[in-house]
Amino acid sequence: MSAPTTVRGLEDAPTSHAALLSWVREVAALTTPERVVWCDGSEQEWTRVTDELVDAGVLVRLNPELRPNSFWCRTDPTDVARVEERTFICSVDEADAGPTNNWMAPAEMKARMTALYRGSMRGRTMYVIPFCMGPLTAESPMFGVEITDSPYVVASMRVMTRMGTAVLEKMGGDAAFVPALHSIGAPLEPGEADVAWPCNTEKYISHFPESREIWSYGSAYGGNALLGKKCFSLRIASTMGRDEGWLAEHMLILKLTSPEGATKYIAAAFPSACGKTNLAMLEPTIPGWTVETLGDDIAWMRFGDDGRLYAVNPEYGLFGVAPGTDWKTNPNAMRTLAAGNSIYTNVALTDDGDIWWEGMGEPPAHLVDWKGRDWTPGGEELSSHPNSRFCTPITQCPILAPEYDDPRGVPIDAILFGGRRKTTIPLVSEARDWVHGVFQGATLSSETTAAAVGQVGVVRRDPMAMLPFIGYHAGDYFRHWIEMGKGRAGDESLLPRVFYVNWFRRGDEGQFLWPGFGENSRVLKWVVERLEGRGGAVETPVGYVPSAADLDLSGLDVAPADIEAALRIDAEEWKAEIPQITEWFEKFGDKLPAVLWAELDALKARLGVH
Ligand SMILES: Nc1nc2c(ncn2[C@@H]2O[C@H](COP(=O)(O)OP(=O)(O)OP(=O)(O)O)[C@@H](O)[C@H]2O)c(=O)[nH]1
Ligand SMILES: O=C([O-])CC(=O)C(=O)O
Ligand SMILES: [Mn+2]
Repeated sequence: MSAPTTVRGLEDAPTSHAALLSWVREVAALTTPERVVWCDGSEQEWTRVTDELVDAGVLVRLNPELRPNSFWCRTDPTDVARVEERTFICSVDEADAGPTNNWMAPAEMKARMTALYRGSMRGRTMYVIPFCMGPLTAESPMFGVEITDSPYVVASMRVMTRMGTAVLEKMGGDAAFVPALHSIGAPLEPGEADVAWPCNTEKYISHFPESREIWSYGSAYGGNALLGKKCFSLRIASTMGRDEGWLAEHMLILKLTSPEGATKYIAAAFPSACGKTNLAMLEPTIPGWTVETLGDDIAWMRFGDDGRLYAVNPEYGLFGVAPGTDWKTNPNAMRTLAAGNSIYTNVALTDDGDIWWEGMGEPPAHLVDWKGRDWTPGGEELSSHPNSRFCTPITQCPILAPEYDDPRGVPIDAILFGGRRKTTIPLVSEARDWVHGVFQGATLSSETTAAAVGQVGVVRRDPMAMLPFIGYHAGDYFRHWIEMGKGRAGDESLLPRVFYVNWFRRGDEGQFLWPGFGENSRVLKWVVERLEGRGGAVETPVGYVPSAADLDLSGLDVAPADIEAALRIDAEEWKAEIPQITEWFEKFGDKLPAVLWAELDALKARLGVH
């Protein structure tokens, strides 16, 4: 295909990368934008794009004294979360997508989406965003290029990724990259007025794992549109990890230092809106302990030459759940945001040009809500969408660990799996060994949240918190985890130890039994004590669980009965899980590693179930 010469910006591309140039020309010819802009990632570009978005009414500039260089954004009320029903893994062979993904044949998906992309950028600017997931100084930097017709995506990608000229230069003339095509699917006819949040009711979030391509259409929201995040760093990267012997996981990474100065690195996988950002930025309530942040959502983990598993955060920003974020729950997020340079999507606007959301103390007397309407306290409706988000540079985090930019990553001592369960799952348990840890991860369950479109509060299995993000057959993914445990050095003692946590267990009155947030440092302390061979625990059918006496509860104002209830293993509740786990495992047929069936049998035996 040759590009129409009328497309401005196509002839003076700032790269000689032939494959990139021909892809950009091909997309321009298909989508017929008014002009093409190559993003350089500069401050001036941010200012130009955000100014344009303010002029267009997409962004509102917040009060610079309160929120410097920061913006309020409202989306279309139908475009507020990831769309799992419209997310596809288009592997060549249907069996490779497995029972947990939607599948369509690549040729059929490409034919459908090509028809949708034809002319889809008419009247708009097509932006080319060269980006790199993880440090640019990596031995093999993980390049991507997103083409998008959404300036909101451009501004957000500048926060969330390392992007622009430095990336393009590093790519040189022939580096491999993941092409990530995004269109909101809202062409503008000459003279037609734009709406504040153009998108399309028809949406596709498609992944082509063999050719490592991403095609997204119809949504401009979060994980549907910022294609470096879930699409590249989890779905495509998980298939790369399967092929190359590493792991791409939905995990935060934190550094924990004891009063004695001993340092541990912990990675934790919780489903969307289940506490990763909060744990990653935790302010310990126990004296002398410190937490530093490395990442809040994604970890890429590979073995080092010493046989240990090293984790890198591929992202450069935080795309965090707004509601519930407050000086009391997550002061470090509040400090990060106070530094400015942030975009707030679907929260409420105060009369003095600040933002507000549920959980941020007392509401002001008047707000403009996320739908643009006047809002006063006491009504039925929330001021902010439950999946409203802040998008802010990770470099502004006051407790950012200096190692976050180290391409080698940090050696992981412990992996936590966690979910949001009202019952059954204790505050914390330790796996008996790696395979048991993989079993805990593979059977992880959680109540659904507003982070994805659909019903909220339904318990579903969410293996390793990756259910919507595994880019291939989940049975093969479990096998890959088991294989990884064999380690490079063949020494299990080098592997991270595995723990399973639940901050969300409820009491009879529906109250959270455990206070959570900064108090979770007490659980982390116990984890460290276990790693060091000191912490006490009771061996239960589901793993090693601390008794209340094994946890440091000094100064904690919680009824002892609630602590007991948070730690309790109720055999009847666990017996009720067995048929659900069995049904879950049966989905994977002979792809389910036999050792996981053996783990289930062992659990049944320990529970006395036959
Ligand atoms: N009760 C309780 N709520 C918590 C805790 N940690 C986080 N939350 C709440 O859970 C919600 C989601 O927390 P986040 O830390 O943003 O979750 P996340 O896993 O980073 O979510 P994604 O960004 O969607 O992946 C917020 O409303 C938090 O206030 C906790 O320890 N206890
Ligand atoms: O991807 C998104 O839209 C936001 C996010 O982090 C998640 O849902 O886990
Ligand atoms: Mn998060």
